[in-house]
Amino acid sequence: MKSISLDITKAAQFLSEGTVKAYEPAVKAAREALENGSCPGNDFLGWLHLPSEITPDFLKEIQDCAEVLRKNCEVVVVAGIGGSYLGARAVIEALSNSFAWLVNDDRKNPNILFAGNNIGEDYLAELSEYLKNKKFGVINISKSGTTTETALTFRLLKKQCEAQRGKEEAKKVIVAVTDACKGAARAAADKEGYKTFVIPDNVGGRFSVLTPVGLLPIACAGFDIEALVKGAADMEKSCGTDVPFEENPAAVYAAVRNGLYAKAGKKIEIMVNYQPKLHFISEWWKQLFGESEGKDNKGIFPASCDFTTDLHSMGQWIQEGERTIYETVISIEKTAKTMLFPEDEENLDGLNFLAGKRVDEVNKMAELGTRLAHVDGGVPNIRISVPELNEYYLGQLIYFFEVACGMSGLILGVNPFNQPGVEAYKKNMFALLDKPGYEADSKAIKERLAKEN
Ligand SMILES: O=P(O)(O)OC[C@H]1O[C@H](O)[C@H](O)[C@@H](O)[C@@H]1O
Repeated sequence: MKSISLDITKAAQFLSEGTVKAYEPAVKAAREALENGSCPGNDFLGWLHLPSEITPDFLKEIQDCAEVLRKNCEVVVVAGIGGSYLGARAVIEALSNSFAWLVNDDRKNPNILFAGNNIGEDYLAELSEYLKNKKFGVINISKSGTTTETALTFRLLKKQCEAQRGKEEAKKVIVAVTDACKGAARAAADKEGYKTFVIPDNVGGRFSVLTPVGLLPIACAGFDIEALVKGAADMEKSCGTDVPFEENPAAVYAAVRNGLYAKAGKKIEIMVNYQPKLHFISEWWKQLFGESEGKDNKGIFPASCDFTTDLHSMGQWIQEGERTIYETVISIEKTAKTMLFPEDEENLDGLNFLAGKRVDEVNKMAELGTRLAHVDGGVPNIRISVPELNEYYLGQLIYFFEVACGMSGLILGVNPFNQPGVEAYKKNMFALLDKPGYEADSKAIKERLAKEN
């Protein structure tokens, strides 16, 4: 089996010689701290050996549950936000036909929709309208079980599902993925008798895609979760404590990004793809690195672009704007389909020089040309090469980023496994909405607003 591979040559050239290698002791210490559980946030290390610890019986339980939903639903709505949605969406979109959702014929797989990740009234009203004549089910995903966006959406979906199917039938197609004992999602699931899966205490949301949080929706969409986990388990081996620095892709990635940040003033990492299906891989990656590293007034800002699309909007900034950025490109070596450019007698568009060539050849030349241009323009370039887009390599990619993120955050000197800053907006929102228990905050925020206006 092949493996994803990392090329940092076009990034290391922006650092003085030996800089990446000089991170070896720090990377080694970080990797060992993860292994021994001696790092900050050590109560959230359940993801580290998760791939190799997942049993076939557990995967079967997930697949069986997915089968019930697949048989009984035309649409499955996944309610979740942040780590409780991005991983599933990233994998499902990367593996799906881009236009499957438009196809009305006898579909093999239910349509997977995502909600509970915003508070858009129009979005929810339009979703409700769409679901009106559909046989739909719901996977309610929330580690805390109390996240407002998700809880609010779930209440709406539950009521609609019960109204359309009857309470007893609805129970068969509503599944909860949440904490073992606490939270509103757990309380509702226990009371109604929904099928549930537990999110382990020691796996934080953004590291949870290889738990039922990601695996159940991915299995519902018809994808091979066994292969996904196998890919992750193989990458777990490739990034183990016993692997030499240069051969451990996650160690090298963690080292080079810290080098670019600390020694070359590169404060922004742009995750780039050349396949629109990878858009949500970048979204998932942004949460993983953003919540893990952005604290104590430190951290690389994780951004993303979809190329070549965004070369026509962001390309100018990347080529000639402030030189505080570097790019990490996910490059898919082999496409799933083949499409050749046809010859045209009139050649009005002047494109006959491409006749007989694969579309992907043009894409690859765009990629190479962009890489050269951006490097010439002062943008370091890291390249992650993925043999092809399938479950196995996505599993590798996911684990590679997770373990690299853990190491990278520790090298930066932060606790990569908490997210205290996320509470600030929630506290204000609850105070403004007069949530019981927030009386003093409500009074204070209203007085402040009155003064400011
Ligand atoms: O799974 P939940 O508890 O609903 O949390 C969903 C998300 O929202 C929170 O505010 C956190 O910042 C995220 O790390 C988390 O993934």
